Amino acid sequence: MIKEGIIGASGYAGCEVLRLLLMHPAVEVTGVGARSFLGKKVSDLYPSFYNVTDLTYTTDEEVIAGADVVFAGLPAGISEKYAKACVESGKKFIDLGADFRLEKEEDYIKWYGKAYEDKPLHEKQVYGLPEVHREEIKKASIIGNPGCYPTTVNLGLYPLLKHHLNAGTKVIIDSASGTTGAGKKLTEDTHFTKTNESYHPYKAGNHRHTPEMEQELSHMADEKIQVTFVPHLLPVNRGIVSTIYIPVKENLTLEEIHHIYTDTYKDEQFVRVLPLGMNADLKFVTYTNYCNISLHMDARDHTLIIASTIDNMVKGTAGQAIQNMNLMFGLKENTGLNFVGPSF
Ligand SMILES: NC(=O)C1=CN([C@@H]2O[C@H](COP(=O)(O)OP(=O)(O)OC[C@H]3O[C@@H](n4cnc5c(N)ncnc54)[C@H](OP(=O)(O)O)[C@@H]3O)[C@@H](O)[C@H]2O)C=CC1
Ligand SMILES: CC(=O)N[C@@H](CCC(=O)OP(=O)(O)O)C(=O)O
Repeated sequence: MIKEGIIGASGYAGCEVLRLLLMHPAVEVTGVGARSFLGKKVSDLYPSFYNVTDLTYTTDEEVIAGADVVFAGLPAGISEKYAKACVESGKKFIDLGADFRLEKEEDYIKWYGKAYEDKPLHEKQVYGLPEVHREEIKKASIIGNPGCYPTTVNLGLYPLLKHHLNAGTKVIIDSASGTTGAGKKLTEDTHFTKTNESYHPYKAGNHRHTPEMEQELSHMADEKIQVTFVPHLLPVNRGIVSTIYIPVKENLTLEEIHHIYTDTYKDEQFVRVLPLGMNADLKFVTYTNYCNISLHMDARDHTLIIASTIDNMVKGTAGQAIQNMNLMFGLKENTGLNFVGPSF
């Protein structure tokens, strides 16, 4: 059994990793770390774990000492020292946050307000989107698990950009996320009375996931792709819908593009390109590791419209992290993730 440790395990992302790992047949969770709940059982904080596990929160250092692989559900800016401790003792490190996603330090400084403290450590980082970086992930010691919004956008555009079907380098993206995306801390914006029966954009054109999308999309396209990204807060617990608008070459029909998408993802269990005429809908991906994609066209000016949906806590965080862990340890990629969600 692979020994799994989770730090930041009192937060939503860490808690979701625990929920999924407890159903994984090839691993044992050996430790859960927290800052504010030392000595408390996970089930004291999250009663869904009553009579399921007796795991008790300990320090992050104790968790790392007992594990072969560590998942970190920490706020941005503090993961480096934990990654270093893991790498120096031959352990694998999967960061659910943003500290190992950006290749250019200048982007990290601009969007996260801080320089890298340990630059050589970042030479080891691999961007953990398995459908695009599978072979590098298998050999990696540090994974920067993708952000939830970029997961929808990068999977939604990959077939198009890889085959150079775009007729421009500008992409417009509207996304909507459930409130678990903001973590468990209470904020004015995620207060029930503010979100319930409402819907609003935030950080329009100025969200920190923008450089992560541009980095990966530009690699796929072999040219600089520029993104205008507007996230919105949706009054549901889980799920992201991203609607992506991009002009495509005039000689292409929607049917041809659909064929290229289904062909690109034909061997990918977790990306489902829906039949033409269907709309990607949150309902059919929540509580699963699937990304559903539907394709539409405004034929008047050849604008392709891509709708890409995931559960932000599963394919957008914990499920994707476990998919990466499976690859890193030579397990079948879908181990522990082979489930569908509720249908209604
Ligand atoms: N929620 C989501 O959909 C997604 C989240 N992520 C990323 O995962 C990470 C965790 O997010 P999420 O679980 O939502 O956040 P939460 O706010 O729910 O949890 C944060 C966790 O980090 C711990 N923590 C906070 N500050 C420190 C500190 N200074 N030192 C050590 N531990 C600390 C907290 O411990 P304690 O509570 O004990 O104080 C808690 O366990 C973030 O980087 C987030 O951006 C990534 C993709 C999606
Ligand atoms: C609804 C909501 O607030 N979502 C979060 C999602 C970001 C997130 O989790 O991002 P990282 O993993 O990159 O830190 C946000 O917009 O900040």
